[in-house]
Amino acid sequence: MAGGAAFSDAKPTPILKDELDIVIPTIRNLDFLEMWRPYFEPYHLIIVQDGDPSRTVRVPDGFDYELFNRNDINRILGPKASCISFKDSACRCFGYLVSKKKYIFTIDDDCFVAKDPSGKEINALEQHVKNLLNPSTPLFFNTLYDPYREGADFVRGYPFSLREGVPTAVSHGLWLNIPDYDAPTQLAKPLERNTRFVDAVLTIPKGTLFPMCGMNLAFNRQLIGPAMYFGLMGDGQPIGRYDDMWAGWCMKVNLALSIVALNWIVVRKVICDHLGYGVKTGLPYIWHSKASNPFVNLKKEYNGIFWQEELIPFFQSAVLTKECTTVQKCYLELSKQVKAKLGKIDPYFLKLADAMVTWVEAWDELNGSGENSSNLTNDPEK
Ligand SMILES: O=c1ccn([C@@H]2O[C@H](COP(=O)(O)OP(=O)(O)O[C@H]3O[C@@H](CO)[C@H](O)[C@H]3O)[C@@H](O)[C@H]2O)c(=O)[nH]1
Ligand SMILES: [Mn+2]
Repeated sequence: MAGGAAFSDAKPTPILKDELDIVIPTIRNLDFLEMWRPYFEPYHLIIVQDGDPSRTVRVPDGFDYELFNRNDINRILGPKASCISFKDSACRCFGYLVSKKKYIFTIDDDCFVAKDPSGKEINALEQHVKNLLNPSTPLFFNTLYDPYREGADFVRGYPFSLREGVPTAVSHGLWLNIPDYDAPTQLAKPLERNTRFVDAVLTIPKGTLFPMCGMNLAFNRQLIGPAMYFGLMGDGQPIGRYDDMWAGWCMKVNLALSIVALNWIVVRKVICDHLGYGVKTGLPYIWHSKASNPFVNLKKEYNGIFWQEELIPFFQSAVLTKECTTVQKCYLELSKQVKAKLGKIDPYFLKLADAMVTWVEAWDELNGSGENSSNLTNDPEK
C-alpha cells in the first residue's frame, strides 16, 4: 500500500457526520433529497434559499437542516450581505460562511444518485470523503492515477521522497447525463449526454488552473474556506454562472511573491498550490438532469466567456507580498491585485474586489480572525 495513505480503501470510509455539512443552493424544491436520503440523512444540511424569500421551500421530513433565505442573510450579515449574490447559485457560499464544520459538500438540487457501470448506486459523499482524507500528488504526476486507491500504487520512477503526498483541500466530482457545458456548447450540442464513466481520481498538477464546477464539490473548509468565495453574480451584476469558476481560480491560484522593495523574489504559492494542498478531480459521479435554460445561461455567461481570456493570464501571474500569513490575508492581497489589474477590463472588477474584502470581513466576523484560522504553513501537518 502506498506510503501516506490516510486510510486504506479496504476499510470502511469514516462517516464524518459531525465534521461535514452539506450545502445546497436552491431556487426550486428539494424533492431530489428523497433519492439521496440513505446517504445524506446522517448529515446536517445548510439550505440556501435563493430568490423570493416569501416562497416556502419544503424540506422532506427526517433531515437535520438549517434554511437561510435572503432575509436571513441580510439579518445575519447586515451591510456585509452585499457580498452574497442574489439569483445565482453563487449564493451557496453563504452556507460555507455559517457552517462550523471542517468539511463542506455542496450539490445542486437537480443532481441525483448515479450508477456505476455495474449498476451499483454511487455514494458520492463517501467518495468525496475518501478523496479528502487521502493525500494528493500535485508535485509529480502518477501515471497510474490515484496511488492511494486499493489496487493502485506509485509507479516505477516515482520519487520516494514524494510518496507521502500532501493534504487534499478540494474534491471535484463529475457528472453523468448532462455535463457542465457552457451555454454556447449546450446550444451547439443540445442532445449530447455524458455516458462515459471514467473510474479515476486525478490530482490537478501544481500551477495548473482548472474550471471548478460547484455542482458536485467537496472541500476542507478549515484549510481553504476563506478562499472559496463564489463572487458577485446574478441580479444586478453583469455576469452570472462564473461563480464556481472564480472561486476555483482564486482557490488554486499560483501567486508569485515579489518583494520589489527588497529586490528579491521568493516564489510562493499560497492557498492550495503553495501549501502543497491538493485538488482532485474525477470520481464521484452524480446524475445531472439539468434544469437551466441555455438561452438564459448565454445571457448570464456572455461577459464571462469574453473576460476570462484576460482573467486566466491574471491568475497565472498574480503577485503577493510576503506578509500574507493566512488564507484571509492572501485573499485580501489578491483582491488588491484584482482592483489594480482587472479594473481596466470593466468597473465590475472594482466592485468584485471590494466584495472579496467584505467576504473576508464576514468570514472573520463569523469564524474568528485570520491569525488563528486557515494559517498558511509549509508544514501540512499544522
Ligand atoms: O438563480 C439561481 C439559479 C440556480 N440556483 C441553484 O443553483 C444550482 C445550480 O442551478 P442550475 O442547476 O439551474 O444550473 P446549472 O446550469 O445546471 O448549474 C451549473 O452552473 C453553475 C452555476 O454557477 C452550477 O453550479 C453548475 O452546476 C441549483 O441548485 C439551483 O437551484 C440558485 O440558487 N439561484
Ligand atoms: Mn443543474
